[in-house]
Parts: sequence; structure tokens; C-alpha cells
Amino acid sequence: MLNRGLSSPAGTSSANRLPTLSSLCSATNNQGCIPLAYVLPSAGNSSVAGKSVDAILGELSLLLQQSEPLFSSDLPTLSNRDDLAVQFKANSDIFHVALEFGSINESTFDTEYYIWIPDTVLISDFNSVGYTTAQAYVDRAILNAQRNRSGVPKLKSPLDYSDDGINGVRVVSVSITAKSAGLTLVFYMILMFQSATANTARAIANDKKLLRPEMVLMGMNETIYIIAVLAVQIAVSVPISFIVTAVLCTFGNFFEYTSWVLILVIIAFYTILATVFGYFLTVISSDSRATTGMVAISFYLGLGMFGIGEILVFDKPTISSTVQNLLLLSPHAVFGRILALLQDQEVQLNSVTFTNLGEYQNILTALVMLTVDIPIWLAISLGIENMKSRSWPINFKRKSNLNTDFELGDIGGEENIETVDFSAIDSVAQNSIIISKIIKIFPKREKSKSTGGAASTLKKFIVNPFKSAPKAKNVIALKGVSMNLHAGQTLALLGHNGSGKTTMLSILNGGLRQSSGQVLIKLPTNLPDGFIYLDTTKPTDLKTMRQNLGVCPQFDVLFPAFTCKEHLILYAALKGITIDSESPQNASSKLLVYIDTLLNDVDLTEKSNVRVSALSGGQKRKLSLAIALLGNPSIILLDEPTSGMDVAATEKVWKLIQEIKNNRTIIITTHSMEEADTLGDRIAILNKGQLQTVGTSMFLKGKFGVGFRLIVDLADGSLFNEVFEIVQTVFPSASLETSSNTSGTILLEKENGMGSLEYSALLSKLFALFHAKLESGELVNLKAVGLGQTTLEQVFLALKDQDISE
Ligand SMILES: Nc1ncnc2c1ncn2[C@@H]1O[C@H](COP(=O)(O)OP(=O)(O)OP(=O)(O)O)[C@@H](O)[C@H]1O
Repeated sequence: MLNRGLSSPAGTSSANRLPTLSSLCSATNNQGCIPLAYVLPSAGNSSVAGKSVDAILGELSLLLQQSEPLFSSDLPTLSNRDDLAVQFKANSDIFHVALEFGSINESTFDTEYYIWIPDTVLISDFNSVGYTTAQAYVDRAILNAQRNRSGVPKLKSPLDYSDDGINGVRVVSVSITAKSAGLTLVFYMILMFQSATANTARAIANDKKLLRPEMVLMGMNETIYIIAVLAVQIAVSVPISFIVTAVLCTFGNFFEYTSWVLILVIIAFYTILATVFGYFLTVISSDSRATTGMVAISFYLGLGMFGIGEILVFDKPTISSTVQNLLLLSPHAVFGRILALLQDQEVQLNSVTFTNLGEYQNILTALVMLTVDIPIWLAISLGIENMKSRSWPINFKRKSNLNTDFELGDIGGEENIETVDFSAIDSVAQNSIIISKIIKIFPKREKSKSTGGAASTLKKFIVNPFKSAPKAKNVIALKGVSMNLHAGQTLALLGHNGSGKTTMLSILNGGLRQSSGQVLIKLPTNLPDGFIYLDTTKPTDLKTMRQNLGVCPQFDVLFPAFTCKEHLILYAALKGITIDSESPQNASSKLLVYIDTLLNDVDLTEKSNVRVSALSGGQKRKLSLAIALLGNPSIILLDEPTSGMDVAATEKVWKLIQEIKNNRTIIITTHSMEEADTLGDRIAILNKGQLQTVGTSMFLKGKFGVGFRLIVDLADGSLFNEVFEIVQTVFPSASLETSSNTSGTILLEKENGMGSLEYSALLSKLFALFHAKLESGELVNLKAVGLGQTTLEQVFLALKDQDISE
């Protein structure tokens, strides 16, 4: 570019290769020829700098050695320009081309020089007289001196052609090579910090699915959670920033002149920005696999924006600074821009520091943009997240498929629901939770049955490339469930696996949003009514509701490294639980006493200072329960709280739940009928997403009980058959459950469709018969008969497969 940019005289070709200087020397076999004799910058010039001159001359002689081996490597020095003029005239056969240096800048190597050719030569072509060759040598020597200082690879001799080389191509590559070294560095740097984005995205996306919802439900403030995750990622990145800075500024020589503190700050800020950007990606995509893809896409997009910026936008006077700065909102573009600008200054050997940043406006602007990008992306992410959870008057989301080809509402209708006796419930306690026609549909994509990876994908493509993607298949977890709950009562929610219990609890605590229907939670207030109803789909209501909510999730969400006590202290802080006291010290010691009491309540006093990693499964459940009870919430949702606990611990928990239920609405899901019977003031049974029944244990047993058991105690076993035959005369379908010589149990099954009165009448008839037989002396060995009530388990099993038609 430098050489071919000079216009050649008309009629000459510019496509010829540069001739070597040796070939131009007219002396036979170069005998005595002098290559590029030179004159140093004139004395008295203040910018004369010995070191730079030496560096350039050293590079020049290296280049000459590469292409002009016939010349001696020592370049002859002439004392001044008069001497040069004399020599030229006198020895034009051996003295062909010469250099006169004007001035050389010590730090930038900016050089002013003149090329001498004898005036006896008619200049018809710059190439043929060696002028262009000399200039190419000198320009490369100057560039190599610069590159040597900044550690960039040196350029080869301009005459080191490849066979198909075209004259000038290598010279043009001078400027491109210099720039591309900087851009390669930028590329690698951006690539290196992808891990910060990817790690954050992965951590938040995974937590979003598993840990975060549960932690939020247990009282964790979402903003604190986000800040904690970002802080951890940033803390991990700090040592990495130091190492990268050390590599760039010390070992790698990539930034020899730029202040290392500036580089460290830039890298640290970019790390934070990359981390925040990772969080942004989790906000805009809902699943972790999508987020991973987004990291890759954003990387290429960012690089693209940087490339477009470098080529078309940055430093273009025709493009407004606003547009230029807009491009710098891209984390990768702004980082790349700063590095590229600093590289430009490095090549010019300029030292950029915090103190002289003002002299480099474009670097300063990019640095300011890098800094402000952090709060901007954080605000955008939090804003989108907030918008997503808001309930809009118009629903922009694609409507879920509510074409209900399933049975809606309760199984068996009103008669399976026990009428509540409101006279026994305080008016404030009545209807503390109103659940109305809740439907929950989980959209689900059918999984491909093949697991053959790339090979099966290829096969599928070959077999039927036009086969459309599998259609969405919905899972209907709740099919229009309605019921009202009352404070001071515990509702035991029963149901087989997958019947919808956890889904119901998640909707109640706002962790899941129902597809349709409404949940209203009653909270006491100072308002004239004395209470308000909160709608769990409204974020502000949800926030208030969660302050009054205690949740024990189905799976423990605990930190292995924290002790039991530390968990309660942490959650107390996160839930904002405060204890009134005159002094903060008093308050915190009172809080510790309260936490100790709670640990004692759940039988964990001995383990209060033990880390969770050393607790048994049952002990972890106790800790989760204690967290749920923290702060005396008015609504307590317990998802299988006693699973994994031993008998003694279970009984203690039952006692505790019974003690605390006053003024509170408690819902407990369980697979233990004994637990439901003991704790449930009312028991609700869910079956495949529908409410099968709800009522007291007595109501359920009376309604769905299969009948009583007759327990018979005999003095002589040989008479048992006789007793069974008597029973069968009244209850033809009676069945023998257990029997031994001296005792037995007979199930007095209620016939299908038989009413309670009719059944009672049969029982009376049976006992009258026994009485008569005893009186007549027919059953002399019968010591005692008794009636056993139907268990809840029998009710549950009887209801198992019942549907509306039955
Ligand atoms: N996130 C989800 N995506 C898709 N389907 C889900 C999801 N969560 C639950 N389901 C489905 O909803 C139905 C009800 O599940 P849920 O966990 O509420 O049952 P459950 O009664 O609590 O079961 P278990 O007693 O086993 O805990 C099941 O068919 C389940 O597969």
C-alpha cells in the first residue's frame, strides 16, 4: 500500500516485481557494490534518537540479508549529505541507492527520510532504478522496529516473494497484518469470558427450575437471591481477571505500554457485565437448554456487532455518536472496541493510563459505556422478570389449550362434599382460603422415542424429512377443583401419586399459576371488614401473602454446609422476621432463643449445631418443617412433612401441628392414612386431578365405609363356623378376614347402594340374633363380640378407581 500508492510515471507497469538492489548494481558480480549507504539525521535535530536509529538500521540490515546476500550486512555510513552527493557522482557504478534520514521519533518511530538515486539515471520507472525497492526496505524496517517493541511478529523482506506473488501484495499486507494481530486477541478475549456468561446462565437457569422456586416459597427474597448468585459468580471471576491481566501485560506482552491497572479494571468490569448478561439470557429464555443455546448465539451476535462496528460504524464521522454508542450496549462489542483501541495505541507505543485517559476520547467513551452497560443490563433483566410475573389486563401469551375434553369439577358432585357447620367456626376464620374451579394444564412436548443421537436424526431425515415435529401433549394436573378452607382447621389432602396434591399446594403458594380458576387467601387487617382477600395471581398480593406463609416443600431445600441453627437464622433474616426489643443486641439474643425453641419443637435441639450434610433424611424433614413454622405464619402448607421420620418423631410433629393450628389454616399432604385421620379436621381426596370428596373423617367413613368388622372372641374354636353361619344369615356377603381357634374377624360388608339406616337395622338384627342364641344356650362358648369401625385406608382404597359414573 505504501509503495504502490505512489503514482508511477505514465506508461510504466506497476505489476512488476521489485528488483533486488544487487541486480541493479552495474559492477560485475556486485564487486564493490554498496547497498543503501545512509546519512544519519542531521546534527542539531532535537528528535534525533540513537536507539530508534539503531533499531531501524538493525532491521534494515536483517531485511537486506534475507534478499541481498551478495551485499555485506554492514550498511556504509556517510558523514553528511555533501559527502553523499560527492560519492554518488564519483562512483555511480557501485553506489546506486542511498538514504538520508531526516528525523526519527524515539517512541513512535515516525521517520522522515529521503531516497537518493544518481541524477545521471533517467527516471523512466521507479522500480528499475531501485527507488521503490529501497523504500520498501526502509518502510518494513521501520514497521519491524515498531513491531519488535510491541511483541508483534515481524514482516519478512519485501523481496521474499512466493512463486505466484504479485508485486505489491506483500506490501499491502503490512497494515492488515498489524491490525489482525489485535483483532485475534480481541476474539480470544471475548471467547475466554464466555464462560462467565455461560456459568451464570447455567447456574441461574438450573436454580430457576429446581432450587429457586422452593427457596422463594420458603421465604427467600428474589432480589437477594439474584444478587447472591451474581456475587458468587463475580467472586469466582476476580482471581481469573488478575491472571488474565498478568498474562496480557507481563508474560504475553500484549499490553506493554497500557497501564495494567486499566487493563485489570476493564477485564473485571467485563467479567461483571458478562455475568449480568448471563442472567439476562435466563430471563428471556425459559429453559436451561434454550439458555445454553442463547449463550452461543449471543456470542456470535456480539462478535458480529463488534465487526460491523469496526468496519462500518466506529470512528466514522458520518455516523452520529449516539448510533456508535448504541452499538456499545452489546457487551462483546464494547469490550472488543476497548481492546482494539488499546491495541491501536500499543502499536503506536502510546501508554494509556487512568491519568491520561482524557487524551483518548474514544477509549474513555468505550470505558464509560462498559461501566454503564452493567446497570443497564441488570435493570433490563429485572424489568423483564418483573413484567413476566405481572398480570396484564390483556393476556399476550398464547392461550393454553382449555378445550377441556376431560371431566371437569368434583367427582360425585355435591353429595360427596360434607356441608360445613359454620355455627362452630368464628366468622373471621370462615373461608380463610377459597379455591374456585382450579384447572392446571402443563403443556408438554412429546419426547422422541429414539435415543440414537446424530445417527437417528440422520435416519429420520433420510426416511421422512418432511415429518413435522411432535405435537404438544398436555398434562391436566387439576380439573376444576373447588373447596373452601377455614382457619383453625387442618385439611389433610390425600391422593395417589400424580393425583395433583403438590400442584394444588404450588398454586396455593403462588409458585405455580393456575391455567384458570381463582385462589383467594383471607388475611386479617385493620380495615372495617377486619379482613381482605388476596389473589395469588397478583404480584403485590402474592408478596403480602408470602409474608404470612410457611411452606415445607416436598423435597428439602437446604444448604449442606450450614448448620440447623444457621438455616433458621438465615431464613429469619430473609423472611424479615424481627423481634421487638429495646436494643438490637437484645433483639438478636431473643431471636436466638426463639430459634432454639423452634428447634426443640421439632426435636432437633441436639443437632442445632450440626451441618445439614450430616443429618439423616428424617432430621432434614424436621428442619424444613421448622423453617416453615418460622415467624408464626397464618397459612402453613406442608407437603408430606413426616416422610422419612420415625414413629416417635412423627408423633411429636403431629402433636406440634395440633398445638399450633389455632387461628391458622394448615394444609398437609400425606400418604399416611393414620396421619390424615389424626391431623385432618377435614380430609380431601384428589383423584386424577379431581376432588373426589371432602369432609370430616366420620363423614368419609360413613359415606364410603365398606362396613363394620365384627370381632368375635370364643372359648372354644370349634364353634367359629357356627358363628360365621349365623352372621351370614343376616349379612349374606360377609367375609372372613382373620380366624383362629379362639377369635376371628368378619367383615360385614355393606351391599352396593345400601343406605346407612338400612345397614344399622341389619346390625341391630344381628345383635338381637346373638342375644337370642345366647339366651337359648346355643352359643355357650361365645365370650364376647364387638364392632370395629372402617378405617380411612379402607375408604381411600374403596374410592381408588371410582369415577362419576360409578
Ligand atoms: N412441571 C410439570 N410439568 C408437567 N407435568 C407436571 C409438572 N408437575 C406435575 N406434573 C404432572 O401433574 C400431575 C400431578 O402431579 P403432582 O406432583 O401434583 O402429584 P402429587 O399428587 O403431588 O403426586 P405425589 O404423591 O407423587 O407427590 C402428574 O401427572 C405430573 O406428572
